[in-house]
Formats: sequence, structure tokens, C-alpha cells
Amino acid sequence: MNKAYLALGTNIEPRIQYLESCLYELSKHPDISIINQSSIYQTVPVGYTDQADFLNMVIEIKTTLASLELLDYCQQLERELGRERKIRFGPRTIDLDILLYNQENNKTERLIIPHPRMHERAFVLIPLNEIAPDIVIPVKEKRVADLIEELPGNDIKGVAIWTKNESADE
Ligand SMILES: Nc1ncnc2c1ncn2[C@@H]1O[C@H](COP(=O)(O)OP(=O)(O)OP(=O)(O)O)[C@@H](O)[C@H]1O
Ligand SMILES: Nc1nc2c(c(=O)[nH]1)N=C(CO)CN2
Repeated sequence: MNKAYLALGTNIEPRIQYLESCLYELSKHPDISIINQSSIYQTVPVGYTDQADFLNMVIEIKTTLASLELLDYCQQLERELGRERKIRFGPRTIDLDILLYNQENNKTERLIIPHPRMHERAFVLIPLNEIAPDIVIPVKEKRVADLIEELPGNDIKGVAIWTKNESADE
């Protein structure tokens, strides 16, 4: 059995429904069990900034799928949930990234583990810290909680816990 952490992101409405559908589809897969999930965070866009705020979260799964099979399923779900790739780092209905797969450090053409940008992303590290503060990120050889200390303060300020009640205003 393998343990993996996945990052979910969405910034096209209805954002909460995209997250919920994605979690449901993952949980329905016979070879995937969701073990733990972070809160949902509302985050300012990073990279390409002229777009709506994101909802981000991180989950821990157990799976018998190999890492490339897991990537295939993540990409299938992105397609099924209507993601169109237009702008790099641009708006998306759902983005599903594999952050960690066991303690692997693996680089192939299609898949890099750990995710190459995870250590610099507050929108990934802050939710991950909620469910796995002590996990050591291969390559960086640092704990999640320690990587957060290295983030710029402004990045951290751009991440706020989001509660479902806020959707009433949307
Ligand atoms: N750990 C990983 N998780 C998901 N995709 C990955 C990973 N490593 C490499 N990739 C590759 O990255 C490609 C681009 O992924 P995607 O379109 O989701 O990027 P993005 O969401 O725009 O940017 P980012 O990867 O920085 O979040 C995918 O086709 C996939 O093959
Ligand atoms: N806040 C936030 N910014 C982003 C995100 C994301 O999920 N959240 N995803 C990106 C490309 O993967 C680019 N920028």
C-alpha cells in the first residue's frame, strides 16, 4: 500500500462543488482511500495574478496505484471536471497535483515527485502542515513546518481559512 499527498485547487465557480466532486470521485475509486484532509483555504493567485482567488486544500490517500497510474487518474478527473488548459498557471475548474508519493524522489518526463514547486507555495504548505507537519520533503530534506518558516510573509498572508458559510455571499 502506498501513501500519497495530493493538492487540490480551483478558481472557477462553483469552486466548492468542484472540490466536493473531485473528493467524491477520488473516494469512489476502488484503489484509492482518502485517509485525511485539510481545511479548505482561500488563497490569492500566485504566478499569473490577474485571476480570481483559489480554494486550495491537501489530502492524504492510501492507494495500490503506481504513481503514474495515479497521475493518469488525476488527469482523467481534471478532464471530467471540465478543466481546459489555456493559460499556464491560469484559471482552472480543478487542478490535482501529486505532492508526495511515499518518500520517493523521482523525475520522469510526465511526473516529478516531490512536486517541484510545492516547497515554495504557501497555498500548498499551509494546508499540508495541518495534516502532516512532520513529514520530511525529499530533496529539500526539511519538514513541512520548517519550510513554512522560510516562506515570505506576504505569501502566508494571502492564505486564509475559508468556511462554507462564506459561500452565502458569493
Ligand atoms: N507531481 C506532479 N503532479 C501533477 N502533474 C505533474 C507532476 N509532475 C509533473 N507533472 C506534469 O505537469 C504537467 C502540467 O501539469 P498542470 O497542467 O497541472 O500544471 P499547472 O497546474 O499549470 O502548474 P503546476 O504544476 O505548477 O501546478 C502535467 O501534464 C504532468 O505531466
Ligand atoms: N493561490 C493559488 N495560486 C495558484 C494555484 C493555486 O492552486 N492556488 N495554482 C497554480 C498553478 O497550478 C498557479 N497559482
